Amino acid sequence: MKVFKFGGASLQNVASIKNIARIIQNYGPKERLIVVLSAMGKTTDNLESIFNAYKTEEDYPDMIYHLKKYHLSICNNLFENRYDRVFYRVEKLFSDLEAEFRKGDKNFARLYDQTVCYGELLSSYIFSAYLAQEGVNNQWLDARKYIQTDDNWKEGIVDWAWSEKLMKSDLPDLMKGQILVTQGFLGGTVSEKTATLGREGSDFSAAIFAYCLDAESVTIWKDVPGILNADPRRIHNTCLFSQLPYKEAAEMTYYGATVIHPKTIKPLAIKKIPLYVKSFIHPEEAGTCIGEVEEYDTIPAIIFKPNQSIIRFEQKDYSSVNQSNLSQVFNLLAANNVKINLMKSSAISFSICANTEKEKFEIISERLSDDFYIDFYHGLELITIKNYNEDSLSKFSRKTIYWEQKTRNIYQIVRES
Ligand SMILES: Nc1ncnc2c1ncn2[C@@H]1O[C@H](COP(=O)(O)OP(=O)(O)O)[C@@H](O)[C@H]1O
Ligand SMILES: N[C@@H](CC(=O)OP(=O)(O)O)C(=O)O
Repeated sequence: MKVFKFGGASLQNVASIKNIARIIQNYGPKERLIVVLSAMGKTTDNLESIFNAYKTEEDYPDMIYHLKKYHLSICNNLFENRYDRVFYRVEKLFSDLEAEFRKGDKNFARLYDQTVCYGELLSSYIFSAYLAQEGVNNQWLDARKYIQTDDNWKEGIVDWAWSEKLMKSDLPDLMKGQILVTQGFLGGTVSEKTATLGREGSDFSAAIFAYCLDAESVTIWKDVPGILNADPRRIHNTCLFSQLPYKEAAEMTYYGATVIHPKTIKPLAIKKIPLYVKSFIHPEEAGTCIGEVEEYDTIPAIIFKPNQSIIRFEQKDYSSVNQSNLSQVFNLLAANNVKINLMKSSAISFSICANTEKEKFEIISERLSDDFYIDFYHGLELITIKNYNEDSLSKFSRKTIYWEQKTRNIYQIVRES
């Protein structure tokens, strides 16, 4: 079986939805295919704003009304039959969303997952109904019944063994003679609550389905020709990698290449499942194949990671950096789930570069203030150049550089953004 994944950009309007239906008809098999969908356009951002408005007691019902209007206007243009069941389903999903807010769960992280999930529920219902109208045999599938997670709300941890068992027992039969249309980004807990997998987590969902069902391949359809040596929004004249080994792709996503969610590569690499990254604008082009590849272009790859901070810890009593004071710092960083991207130590100080999370930094700073002087530098970006050369290094020297480090293949700077 195969897995296709389409993200928000490929579902943002009527033309793009019709385009991906054509891609499925022209490039997908008629059965044994799982189509994993994200929410339409910026729906998840909008749902997050609605959630925040609810928390701060602003006019969130009006925001829900606008999101409903957007979805209904897409349906009006997609469906010939004004009485199609899909209109009822969309209305029902929005009333369920409103009901979740009215229930008013005081656990905000859990409520976030029960509400922000509606983007994918809506997009998958609408798309499944549209495919049916176009004569494509398909079945809507609730991903929450198959991707089982714990209740680590907003970033559910997948129970791989259980998910695999559930999928293998039901889905091979269900995929016979039809394709399955399901949601990215969503999992379910034993208590039948929704758990989301972390923002931009739909690529990861595609990898979970592929891993559990021993897929032949996964294809992620994007608005770019494949994996480029830099984000084309940041750098002109980028080059396409026609193929990349899993390790290179995993490193690029780790350093911040947002084209693929960082958790996507590992499950596929374990099962040696190839990952194709292709353009939904030019589906006929080959794109990038990530897999067990020996040869690939070692051109410099430039990766930007915004929203970075440097935190410098200096021991107040001049004692040198050692395993015991480092473990004190690391334990606190781990307890607060701070994501470290770089670290270095000198005689009496230790520094990290991490994603900016000011509230967490305040807690850490307060807890360590007896033993350490702590300095913060915010408003920075991390730039990583893999396989750098002199020409690529010269591009980034104009702004103030706070941190610079070089290994044989990797050059990294942290600078003002
Ligand atoms: N190395 C890279 N190669 C290609 N695209 C990249 C790269 N790094 C960042 N991007 C960005 O990733 C975007 C596609 O990812 P994303 O918008 O998250 O897709 P989707 O919403 O479909 O999952 C591209 O439009 C591009 O700007
Ligand atoms: N809709 C979710 C999950 C996702 O992966 O979306 P996309 O594939 O559009 O990045 C989000 O925006 O976080």
